[in-house]
Amino acid sequence: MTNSPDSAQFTVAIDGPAAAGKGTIGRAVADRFGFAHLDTGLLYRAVGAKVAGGMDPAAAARALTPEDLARGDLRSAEAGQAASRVAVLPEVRAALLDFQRRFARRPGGAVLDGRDIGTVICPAAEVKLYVTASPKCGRIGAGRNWAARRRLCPMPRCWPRWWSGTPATWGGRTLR
Ligand SMILES: Nc1ncnc2c1ncn2[C@@H]1O[C@H](COP(=O)(O)OP(=O)(O)O)[C@@H](O)[C@H]1O
Ligand SMILES: Nc1ccn([C@@H]2O[C@H](COP(=O)(O)OP(=O)(O)O)[C@@H](O)[C@H]2O)c(=O)n1
Repeated sequence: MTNSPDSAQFTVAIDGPAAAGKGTIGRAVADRFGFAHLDTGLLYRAVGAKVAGGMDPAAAARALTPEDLARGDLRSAEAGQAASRVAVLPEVRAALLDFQRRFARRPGGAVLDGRDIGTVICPAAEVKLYVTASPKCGRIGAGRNWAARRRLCPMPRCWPRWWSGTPATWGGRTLR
């Protein structure tokens, strides 16, 4: 590691539950400081998509490239389900651990958001953030996916809003 601003290694680890705002904060921090940003959920989504296309999970994880993360279909509910299926496989997690650690130590600084980032992936990160949303804030996640909504907000009085498809609001403002 050198002191040159161009080659400095600086890792920001952001953890928290689904739809808590990790990616939003991660992108903002990366933009502000000129760091690279990695939404680690995309790695699992990309592997899941390749496995859905017939690849072996471990091979797909080992062969993952940054270009794979640019696929247009990774934000779909199907890709999310495929991601959850491959995320339980130890060999997939091991391969993606390497990918994430290489990304974290790239010159110029890096922000990673997801699960286990500050504990397992980047225990030596210079900055660690844990992001949560209060039950009231849980409404901001509405519109993303049903499971995330339920995990975010345990308040039964919010559920009819989600199930009825009522747009999420925050401070009187419609968010979606
Ligand atoms: N501070 C905030 N106030 C209002 N809405 C927010 C805030 N942070 C995030 N959101 C919204 O909440 C949703 C989930 O945010 P996202 O950053 O994708 O979460 P995560 O990366 O934790 O899954 C998005 O629709 C985003 O626009
Ligand atoms: N660091 C990570 C990120 C995602 N994942 C898995 O990948 C899935 C998709 O992650 P995501 O962040 O895109 O989606 P959400 O579940 O947060 O909405 C998660 O549901 C987890 O199963 C993981 O195991 N570890």
